Amino acid sequence: ASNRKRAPYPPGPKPLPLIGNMLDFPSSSLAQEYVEWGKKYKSDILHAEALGNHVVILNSREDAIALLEQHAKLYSDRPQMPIFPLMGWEFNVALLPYGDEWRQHRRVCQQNFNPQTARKYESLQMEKVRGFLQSLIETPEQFDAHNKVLSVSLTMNMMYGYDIKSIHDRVIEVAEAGNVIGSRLMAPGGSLINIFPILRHIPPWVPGATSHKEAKEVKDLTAEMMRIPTEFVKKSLAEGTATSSLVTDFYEKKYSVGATEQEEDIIKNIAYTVYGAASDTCLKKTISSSGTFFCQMALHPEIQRKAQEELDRVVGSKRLPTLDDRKSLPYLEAIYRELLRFKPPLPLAVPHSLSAEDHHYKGYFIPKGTLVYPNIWAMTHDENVYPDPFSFKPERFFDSNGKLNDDDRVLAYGFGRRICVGKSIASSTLWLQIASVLACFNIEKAKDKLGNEIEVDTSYEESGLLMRKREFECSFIPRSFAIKKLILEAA
Ligand code: HEM
Repeated sequence: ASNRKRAPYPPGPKPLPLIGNMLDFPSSSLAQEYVEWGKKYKSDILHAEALGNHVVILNSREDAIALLEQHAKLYSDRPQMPIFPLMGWEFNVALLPYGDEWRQHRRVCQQNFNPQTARKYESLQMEKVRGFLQSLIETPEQFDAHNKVLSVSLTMNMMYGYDIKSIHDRVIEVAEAGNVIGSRLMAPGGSLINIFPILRHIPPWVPGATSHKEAKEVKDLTAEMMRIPTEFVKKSLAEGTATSSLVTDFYEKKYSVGATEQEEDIIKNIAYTVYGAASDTCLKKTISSSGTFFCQMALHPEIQRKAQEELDRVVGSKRLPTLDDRKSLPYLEAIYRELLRFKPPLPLAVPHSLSAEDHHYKGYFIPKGTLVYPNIWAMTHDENVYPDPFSFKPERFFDSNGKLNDDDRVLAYGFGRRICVGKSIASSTLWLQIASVLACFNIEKAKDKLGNEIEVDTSYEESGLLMRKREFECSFIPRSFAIKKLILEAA
């Protein structure tokens, strides 16, 4: 050991002996609380620890890029939580440790979800979005359920060629049940063994220690959730009714030219990751963003009018918008960017972890094994970059010449080698949904029996790392009889 004094950890609350900062960690509004820490400790990079486990929070975009991208080799691991294998979630791509297994999975994801190949899903996206519009005409008050069906059916179709028509499909029910327990186990306080792996050796007075039974329940539900669509694919291939999807295309290849068991496992793991076995993975982020969209539109008729003017001018009223129209609709693009700025569905992304060695940065010491959370919410609410950050304003993405500015990096998708691998699909799905809804409907505040407007509930619920828009009421009024006819004919 050297006598030289070690560099200090980044600033943060002073740890107590033994338990460290265990009592300092916030239990709700985490991203906002860490902004307060930043003010209190006068630093954009923050540190806390408990029982030998270190956490670093990065409130600034520069630090996140410096560590997670410029030093990606060091900061691309994920914390391995003992609860994952207990729940059967150890093969979730988002949670795999940095290494060959993750690399193989990520490569297959990239081959299937890059911007070019993602285009093959376009006709499916169009079909499902049109189905959604039709449901909005039939039962507009159930828009939340329709929104869920849109996301789940699109995903299940892309992955398995499995068509879901109703929210009561067994696959949805099984996944929901698993996710409800799973996200409780993953949430801080739900099961402390997530945050502090060391606690698995600690007796049952620790809250986490009692969750083994629940974890087993999640594991059974996860297995069931993978079994139903995989059997469906095999059956539909045997009967000759299969449609193209990640899994069916793979089995067709396997039956014609062969494939290894390892390749088969990779495909199965990806399909289940995308479908969202881990509550925070894919689906719910898109659902959360469209929830934000409906809410903000009900609050801002003037934004709707501007978007509709653009749509009417560029697309006209004789057809529905397609992804080819996207580049000609800058105001809609600005709405898309603003949605993900205003409410990034994963405000703290998914934690990266510093795997290989200790690291020094800006004179601070970051020990090996540290969990690193980029605080996306802090970055997208930095008033030096986004003045008046708490207002929903698509206009902020235009320069003084009225052109869309070059701030096109959507921070909500995270950083570095672990950046969201589904971002092209997420982006096109969300864009198509908001463009289509605005082309066809005015979104208004709902009215009570006496005709008084009902205030929009703008609140969110935190579920693990994910922010979900709470259900609220609003009305969808078709913009014209002709549009209503167009939707009913197109669907
Ligand atoms: C609005 C929608 C979405 C948002 C905001 C979002 C955001 C994110 C974020 C923040 C991460 C973690 C990045 C990091 O570690 O720095 C992530 C990871 C991931 N996302 Fe998304 N995502 C969305 C939709 C999707 C969709 C639709 C898919 C699948 C088609 C998907 C697949 C994944 C996967 C597989 C990972 C794990 C990547 C890895 O660990 O290597 N996401 N996403």
